[in-house]
Amino acid sequence: MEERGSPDGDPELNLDQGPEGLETPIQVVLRVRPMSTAELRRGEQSALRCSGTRTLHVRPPGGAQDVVFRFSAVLDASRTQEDVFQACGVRRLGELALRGFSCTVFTFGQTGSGKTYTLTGPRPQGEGVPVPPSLAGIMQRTFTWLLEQVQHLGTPTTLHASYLEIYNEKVRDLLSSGSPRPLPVRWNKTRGFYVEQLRVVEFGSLGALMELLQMVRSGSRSFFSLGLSRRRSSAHTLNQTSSRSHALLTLYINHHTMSHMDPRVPPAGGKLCFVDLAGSEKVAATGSRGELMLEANSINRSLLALGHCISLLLDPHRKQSHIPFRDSKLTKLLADSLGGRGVTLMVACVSPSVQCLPETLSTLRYASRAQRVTTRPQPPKSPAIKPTQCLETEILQLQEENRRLRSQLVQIDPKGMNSLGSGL
Ligand SMILES: Nc1ncnc2c1ncn2[C@@H]1O[C@H](COP(=O)(O)OP(=O)(O)OP(=O)(O)O)[C@@H](O)[C@H]1O
Repeated sequence: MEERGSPDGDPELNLDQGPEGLETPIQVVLRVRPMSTAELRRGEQSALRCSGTRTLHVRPPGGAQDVVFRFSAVLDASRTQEDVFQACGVRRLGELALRGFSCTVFTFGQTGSGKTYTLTGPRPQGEGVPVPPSLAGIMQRTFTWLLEQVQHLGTPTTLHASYLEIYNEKVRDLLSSGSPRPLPVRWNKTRGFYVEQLRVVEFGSLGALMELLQMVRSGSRSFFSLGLSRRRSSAHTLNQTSSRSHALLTLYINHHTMSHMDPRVPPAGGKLCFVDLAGSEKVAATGSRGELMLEANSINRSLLALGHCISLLLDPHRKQSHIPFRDSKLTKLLADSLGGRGVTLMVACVSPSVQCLPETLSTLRYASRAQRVTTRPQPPKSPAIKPTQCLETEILQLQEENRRLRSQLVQIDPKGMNSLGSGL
């Protein structure tokens, strides 16, 4: 039986064509992780076989005919993190973000299928234990690549970042100075859906971002390692460190051209958003109870809402306004990536084990549908930004400056800080 996959053609062409204004399908890359130690110990067999660079054969138990899926790229368990980075064409997304497009990379799959590993690499084995650079995920590799590009651009460029999670249908700022509190998701005509009061960290220089990357890699408590460690995770039967939230890390790229004279108005620029979705899970299989079960239900509900939007987006007569993006925070924040003006890459992750076959088939069908969804990528038309957004950005920049100055003050005179009060 042949399942519908991506149309035949040269995958390089698909990943590298320019997208302006054209109907551009969501690119889907499939990654099969190696068998885990537990799966091997239980003697589980593989149900998957990759053939060529784009085809996956699924062998149902009982000798039934293979089910075949095709994607932009299919990566078997032997492929390294660098192979995955190359095959995903993320550099292309980075180039588009540098040109002002809004780009999204999201990982999708069952719990324990390797989404976080693919995006951010394995978790450090302990406090201060560095993760080898060869295991760095797509996110760190993109940062490094982006920094190199920015260095060679003729135009002064600034980079900002925000990092949030959606936990039990609440948006929490993972970079906030105090303990994260729920933030509202708003909508307006200019920005579409956005999170109000989300902290945006500015990287004043290339060196600062580089330093930050080094800190992330070495496991020091930089903003991002703080963000990573704050993200909700728990142990269940299928994953010892299961993410219990959807996490969205967004890089904002701004070029300062001569024509952009008003320093109060941030120049319009591109975005590159990395989304690590929490895994779908069968509560019976993960043995989740109590809080874990509530989390699982919330994760499954939002993934269902995402799947529903994807199905409706496949209708050629659809109207954007009729897609129920408002059904969940996740679909609100992914609305532009799925049906709007963004350029989107989905990395679907699966376990090879025959025991996971029902979930794997569901991921593969979900991913097959997703690659038939198209967007119409458009770079921002004008740098015009509403005054409220200017003020919001300025407040965030001042908060960031205040925080930096305070931490410098603490280093110079730890006691003197008491006289300053709690401030921001
Ligand atoms: N390609 C891979 N090579 C080696 N180990 C891997 C690979 N992919 C995943 N793993 C390991 O499998 C386990 C589960 O991976 P990970 O936590 O990334 O799954 P996940 O899909 O993010 O799960 P959840 O949705 O529960 O958060 C981890 O121990 C991870 O290190």
